[in-house]
Amino acid sequence: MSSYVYKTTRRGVLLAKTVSYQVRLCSGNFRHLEVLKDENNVAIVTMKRAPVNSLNTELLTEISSVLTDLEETKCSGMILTSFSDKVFCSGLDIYEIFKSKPSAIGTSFSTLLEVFIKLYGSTFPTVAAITGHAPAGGCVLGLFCEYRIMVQNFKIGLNEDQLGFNAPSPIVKLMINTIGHRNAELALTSGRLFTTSQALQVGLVDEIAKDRTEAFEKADGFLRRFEMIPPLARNFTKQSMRRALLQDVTINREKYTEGFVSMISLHEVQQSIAAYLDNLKNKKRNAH
Ligand SMILES: CCCCC/C=C\C/C=C\C/C=C/C(=O)SCCNC(=O)CCNC(=O)[C@H](O)C(C)(C)COP(=O)(O)OP(=O)(O)OC[C@H]1O[C@@H](n2cnc3c(N)ncnc32)[C@H](O)[C@@H]1OP(=O)(O)O
Repeated sequence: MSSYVYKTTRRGVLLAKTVSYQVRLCSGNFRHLEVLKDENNVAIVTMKRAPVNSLNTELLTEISSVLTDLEETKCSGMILTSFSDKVFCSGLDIYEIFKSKPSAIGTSFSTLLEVFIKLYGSTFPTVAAITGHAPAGGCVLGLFCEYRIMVQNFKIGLNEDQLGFNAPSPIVKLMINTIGHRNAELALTSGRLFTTSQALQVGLVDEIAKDRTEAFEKADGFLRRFEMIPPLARNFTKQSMRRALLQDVTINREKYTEGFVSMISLHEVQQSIAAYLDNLKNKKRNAH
């Protein structure tokens, strides 16, 4: 695993192997995250739950806790990324929703909603530097951010239907808001995963990068667009655009969680997940 760390400077982002002037966020001791801040108070949050950053409750809780920190310390922007040059995030940890107790499935999903509320509703600008595949919950994490830059030749999308269950309605709305009704319906009903260039074409991502370094340069470029915009005005506009969905999820969090748990606990859905996992294992076996 690479031990690269990232330095952001006023002029751009540099990939470096040194931590000389970086400030590590001290308020949290994280197992699955690295959080660095530069002198401009921009945070780089790197998910590092090997091998594929699957979102278990622990990782989700850490993301949620970092977001609280970033609000409290009035961070001026955030780049969300992955330690891996192959996978940004593989979605919810399938093993937490397969053959698990309803309470465990509920906790995992409810924590994802908490992350949604904090990340989608953050007062600071957010950008995802998607350095690898981003299926299902991985795509969802990217969608919670304001802007997505994706490294070429990977796949992204909401493939939940392939696992035998549907994406919950707030996520359908988010997808519609991002790529339009027609594209969203076609993509969601077939559980489509887009290549990076297809994702750019439909607007699921905003820019393509040739590699991680370029993804960071572009992420930094996005954040610098706001240097001359009064943060208060920017945030009012952001909140007004996002209010309806935020209120819906905040008010109905329990209802959405119960719906997700009931759906995932269905025998047919558990069977589909089992078949999907077999498929994933066979794909790996055949690749060797
Ligand atoms: C607005 C409010 C919104 C509220 C709701 C929001 C969202 C909810 C919406 C839906 C719920 C979300 C559901 C999900 O996310 S379910 C997860 C779906 N994920 C996938 O389908 C991805 C499956 N994985 C892959 O396709 C591939 O693994 C990969 C990510 C492309 C990587 O491929 P690669 O070849 O690099 O690795 P391997 O396939 O060999 O995998 C390595 C290792 O990791 C295990 N693994 C992979 N993915 C997961 C996962 N999601 N959870 C747990 N474990 C995973 C895999 O089994 C291998 O393990 P092994 O032990 O065999 O080494």
